[in-house]
Amino acid sequence: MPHHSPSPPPSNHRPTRTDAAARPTPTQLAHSWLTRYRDLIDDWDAFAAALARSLPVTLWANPTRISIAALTDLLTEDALAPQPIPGLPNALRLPPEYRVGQQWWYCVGLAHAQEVVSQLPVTVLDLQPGQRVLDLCAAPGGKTAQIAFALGNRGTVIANDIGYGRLKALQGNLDRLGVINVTTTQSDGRNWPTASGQFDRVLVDAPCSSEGTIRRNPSLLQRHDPATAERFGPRQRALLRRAVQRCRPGGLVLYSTCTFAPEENELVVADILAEYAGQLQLREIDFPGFNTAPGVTRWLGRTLPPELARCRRFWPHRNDTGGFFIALLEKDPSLPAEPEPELAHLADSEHDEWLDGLIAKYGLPEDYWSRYRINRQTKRGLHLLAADHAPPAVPAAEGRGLFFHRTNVRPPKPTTSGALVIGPDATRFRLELNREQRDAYLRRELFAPTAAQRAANPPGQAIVSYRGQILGIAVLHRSGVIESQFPSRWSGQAATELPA
Ligand SMILES: C[S@@+](CC[C@H](N)C(=O)[O-])C[C@H]1O[C@@H](n2cnc3c(N)ncnc32)[C@H](O)[C@@H]1O
Repeated sequence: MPHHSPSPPPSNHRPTRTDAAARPTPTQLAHSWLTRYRDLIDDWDAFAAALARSLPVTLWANPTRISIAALTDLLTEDALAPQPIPGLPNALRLPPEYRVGQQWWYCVGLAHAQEVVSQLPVTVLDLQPGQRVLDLCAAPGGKTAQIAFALGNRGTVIANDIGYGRLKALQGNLDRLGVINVTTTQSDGRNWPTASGQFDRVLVDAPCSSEGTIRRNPSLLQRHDPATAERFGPRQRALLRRAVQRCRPGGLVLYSTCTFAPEENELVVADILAEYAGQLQLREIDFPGFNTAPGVTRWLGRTLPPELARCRRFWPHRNDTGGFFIALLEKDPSLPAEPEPELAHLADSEHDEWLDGLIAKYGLPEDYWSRYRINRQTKRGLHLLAADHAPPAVPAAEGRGLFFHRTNVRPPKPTTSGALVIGPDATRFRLELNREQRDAYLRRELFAPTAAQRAANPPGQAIVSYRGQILGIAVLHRSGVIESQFPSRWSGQAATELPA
């Protein structure tokens, strides 16, 4: 039985961790370590004013679930005024302090919150279905999800991170969004194995001193020591070097950070370019709709090659964002390619009766499972993978695809992320909820069906929806109550609390 949660119904406006009183004043900024960047910043006053403002909330629509127009309508009905973002046609801007993680449409994966500048790297990766992509520092997975959807939720993406807890957060995001073409690995990207083969695209969204996130974390102003920037350099070089090695000839490596420090940006890129002289080229990149600055070519007495200006810097005041840095490297297409790697042997499910059972119960099309690969990774149940997902044998996977059907319970039941994927194709045992029922469902409370719902739905497990959007699984009991099976960790969760 679900517990009765004491939490209030989902509300729209709540204070965030970043309380306005903690925001830096222009005087504090003028006496802070940030002045080391004074010569790089075209308009210091505008820069200081931007850092003193809270950051707008931005999100993108899940292309497998909702159009941007429908998401805009939905938010507008919630009395918000979502604003389009020039240059990001699938994204919207919302007022600062808005807690998206607690909204019903967020909890069921219709959208993902991600800072504007964090959304940009993936837009210049020129992603096409069929490419093999490695995201070397992936958690909590905003960019992994963007990549996965840019590939049509098919094919092979490897999302790696060194942190186990952060990888769990990434998996939570991928589950909520319905991503099925990702294998996750937990490994030190500096030693990423050669035997994994070469990738068409490698993303290094590097661990960094995070100076550009100061609008979200104003305490950085006091806590941060600019010497940290020096300390990150060796790790960043090692990650970027590994990424270049694992990129196929003619492929692209994208290096990004959310920091201002040239020590973590242009200086890292310049050293790797020098190491691979003649084999790597910095690409010109363009972000239509955004006011960017060129990469720095002189810093603390060091002069860098002029092509470093092809890197792009995002200063907070220019586009009302956080700070960010992006460099795109192309590997010489005339270099010899490595042989194809050995692929992982995936133990496909031998338990087709469960799949037939789901077709029969929910009225799915007869050939429904042919579009997927069904894989048993644990005794608990079955995972859903893109039919053409083909990860390498090494490194060992932490997880693959989406845990969608729990078979170690009686009766077996789809997980919430499973219901969100198969629900739109279900023709039976579908229960459409009203607004009050929706809120009770997400709070995991017991609630009553309407007379019409009771008349139309036999008792048992059902896939529930609101306004046609799948919410998850519930049980309609003979006694006349509906029991929510919405997971507590999804209820009002804000997986986006981790830096994206
Ligand atoms: C800026 S965050 C990545 C954000 C992520 N790309 C996203 O869009 O959600 C950097 C990540 O690098 C990971 N990391 C740090 N050192 C690493 C290493 N040696 N190998 C792999 N990942 C590492 C951190 O755990 C952290 O999750």
